[in-house]
Amino acid sequence: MKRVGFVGWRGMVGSVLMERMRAENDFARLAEPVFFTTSQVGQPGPDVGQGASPLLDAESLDALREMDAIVTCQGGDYTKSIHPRLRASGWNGYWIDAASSLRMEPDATIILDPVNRPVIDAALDSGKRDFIGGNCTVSLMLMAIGGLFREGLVEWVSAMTYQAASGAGAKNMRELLAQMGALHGSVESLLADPASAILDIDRRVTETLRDPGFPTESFGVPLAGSLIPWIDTQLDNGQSREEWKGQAETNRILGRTDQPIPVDGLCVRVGAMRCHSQGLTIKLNRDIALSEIESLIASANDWVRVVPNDRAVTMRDLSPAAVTGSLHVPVGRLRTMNMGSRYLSAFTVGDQLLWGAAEPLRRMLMILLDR
Ligand SMILES: NC(=O)C1=CN([C@@H]2O[C@H](COP(=O)(O)OP(=O)(O)OC[C@H]3O[C@@H](n4cnc5c(N)ncnc54)[C@H](OP(=O)(O)O)[C@@H]3O)[C@@H](O)[C@H]2O)C=CC1
Ligand SMILES: N[C@@H](CC(=O)OP(=O)(O)O)C(=O)O
Repeated sequence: MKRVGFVGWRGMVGSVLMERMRAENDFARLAEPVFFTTSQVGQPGPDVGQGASPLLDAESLDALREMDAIVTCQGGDYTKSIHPRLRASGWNGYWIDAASSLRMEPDATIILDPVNRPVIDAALDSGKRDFIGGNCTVSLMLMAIGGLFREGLVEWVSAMTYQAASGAGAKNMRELLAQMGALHGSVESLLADPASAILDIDRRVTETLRDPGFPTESFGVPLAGSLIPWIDTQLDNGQSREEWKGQAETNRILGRTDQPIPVDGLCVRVGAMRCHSQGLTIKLNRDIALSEIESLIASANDWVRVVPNDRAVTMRDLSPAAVTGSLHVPVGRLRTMNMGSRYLSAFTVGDQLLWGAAEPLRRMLMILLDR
């Protein structure tokens, strides 16, 4: 593999990808990294150790066709517009993509190599060329409890999610902070007065949340001081598309074509910045000691961390504030539930821009370079 093209590298997911590739010195392994843009053609690209070259046109099929592999974080519309035409023109390179558009296509493989390396290797051996990052919530759930799936212990999973603003995009992260600022601003003088009444503060916050001037252009409704129990589009069966991805992508990642493991739940947006959290109810298909469950989970990959079910440790280690910016995926609150000995509860937190978006892409590129 000589030329690797990068599209969408300056967006939010793309910037995290660049950061990770720089941190791991990945660019030193690339003979010729080539940077594309949809809006800044000819401007200097990033210097990743070989000087800055002018950015190429990401809409130019001729320029893209020169690449042995293309890594894109540009988004689903770009993928839908470019990928079919590029393939139709006979391009046979590797397409590595963060967007969801191609995930369910017959020729595509969803990549999460600490969980499904055998599926990825089989796809490569059979000549597959499209490798797509999974949905952030699904990838983080599998990084957390992949050991239980690997052991064939899971009958079904219900995931109740607490998803960060970053999943909706950079503008939404800004809007969350603007909302927080507006709420604080509305009661600043009352907060400064220790004698002020908490119900006066609460009343003013509620008025601000409901004020037509409250910044809600991106989310459509308040998120700060509130939550949004719907993520992505509405499906006819009552699920949100984010909820639908739970079962569809989990089974696809695991390479299960028949007898899918049921995965369902409610996906909720909360006021976290870039960590998705999930409360899981896991129905096990046999009785197994909690200590064995913990060791299966902990030994499944290098990033998962079992957090003891202890109040102080949980509060310290199992939150978006503790996990943000880290590749570690802690999972805790592990205990047998009142419903019966085969019902396991778990809570997990993960940075959705790392394992949820950028990390599987760079690792796929390294897998290709290693072959
Ligand atoms: N957000 C997430 O959590 C996840 C996103 N994804 C996928 O990744 C795609 C990209 O998401 P995301 O990174 O959030 O999108 P962004 O909106 O941050 O970036 C997308 C593109 O917008 C262009 N752009 C225009 N103005 C700016 C600016 N001021 N700063 C940076 N870029 C700018 C860039 O393209 P150009 O240089 O060509 O102008 C950039 O590549 C999504 O559509 C989705 O398919 C996948 C998993 C998770
Ligand atoms: N939908 C996710 C983010 C995302 O981009 O997901 P997907 O890659 O499946 O479209 C969220 O809002 O948190």
